[in-house]
Amino acid sequence: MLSVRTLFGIGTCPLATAANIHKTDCFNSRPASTMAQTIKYLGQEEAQHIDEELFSEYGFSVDQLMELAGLSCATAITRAYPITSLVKGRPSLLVICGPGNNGGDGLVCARHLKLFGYEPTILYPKRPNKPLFQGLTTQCQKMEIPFLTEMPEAEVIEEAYNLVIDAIFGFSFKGAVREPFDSILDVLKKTTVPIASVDIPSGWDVEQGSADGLQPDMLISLTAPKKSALLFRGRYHFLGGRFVPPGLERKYQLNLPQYPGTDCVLQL
Ligand SMILES: NC(=O)C1=CN([C@@H]2O[C@H](COP(=O)(O)OP(=O)(O)OC[C@H]3O[C@@H](n4cnc5c(N)ncnc54)[C@H](OP(=O)(O)O)[C@@H]3O)[C@@H](O)[C@H]2O)[C@@H](O)CC1
Ligand SMILES: [K+]
Repeated sequence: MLSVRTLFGIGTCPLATAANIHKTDCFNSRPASTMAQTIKYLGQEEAQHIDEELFSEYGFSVDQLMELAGLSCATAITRAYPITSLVKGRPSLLVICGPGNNGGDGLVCARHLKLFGYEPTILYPKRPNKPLFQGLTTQCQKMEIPFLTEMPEAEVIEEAYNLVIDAIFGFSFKGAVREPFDSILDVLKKTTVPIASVDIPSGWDVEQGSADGLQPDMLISLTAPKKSALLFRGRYHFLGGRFVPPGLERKYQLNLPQYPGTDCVLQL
């Protein structure tokens, strides 16, 4: 039998209205509001505690979770922006990576997107001097993903890319944005190319958001959405990072929705 999902692509679901947490979820044929009300939206400290516990109590390594997080992001992007839907002649994407683990997720995401048939280009202006990030950078170079040396102008981005992936800051972002990311975010605010933000729209306060900040078209929340995700007004909100052990989910009362089958992402 044809499902609603087969009949209607993500962007054309007749049941979907304004993109907010009250919209109807086309995939699970139940109101997303039922689901979204039960999911916990995390504060900044809580997100950091969960992160620490995953490593200290639950025995995960950073690169393990980063790989799953980045794969979730790449998978969610293929759902929202399939190659056949892209308007430019080539499936070009710009992935902007920041100095922390959010940037690492971006590098992993770029590598998987290349394997999925997209043509990512990376901007990685502030690279930590750590083996993890050096390894991820080498992997992307060996995947023949080009790296830019500077941020293009807004008009160049509009001409060259179908989508910008914002992997600049995640849940450890605080305070006023420092250079070079301040100028980069200014350019992103000017461009009309859709933006997909990894975990948090960069520059947003993790809990309060930002009224005059980026307005991404897509948000991929990792592990669980952060409080600022309640202010997200783009078209696609996905959950990824399907790695939370039951004890941790119970302790923080995350009330995560069931991922369908073997999927690593879920549209909220
Ligand atoms: N458990 C999970 O869910 C998993 C989470 N994962 C991912 O990790 C992300 C969190 O990563 P994170 O903790 O490394 O921090 P993140 O937000 O990337 O940035 C920190 C960097 O930004 C900088 N910086 C901060 N404020 C700034 C400012 N105002 N202006 C300029 N710079 C500023 C700060 O610089 P510093 O303060 O050190 O100078 C530091 O270098 C999370 O969101 C998710 O994407 C997955 O990988 C795995 C599983
Ligand atoms: K981000």
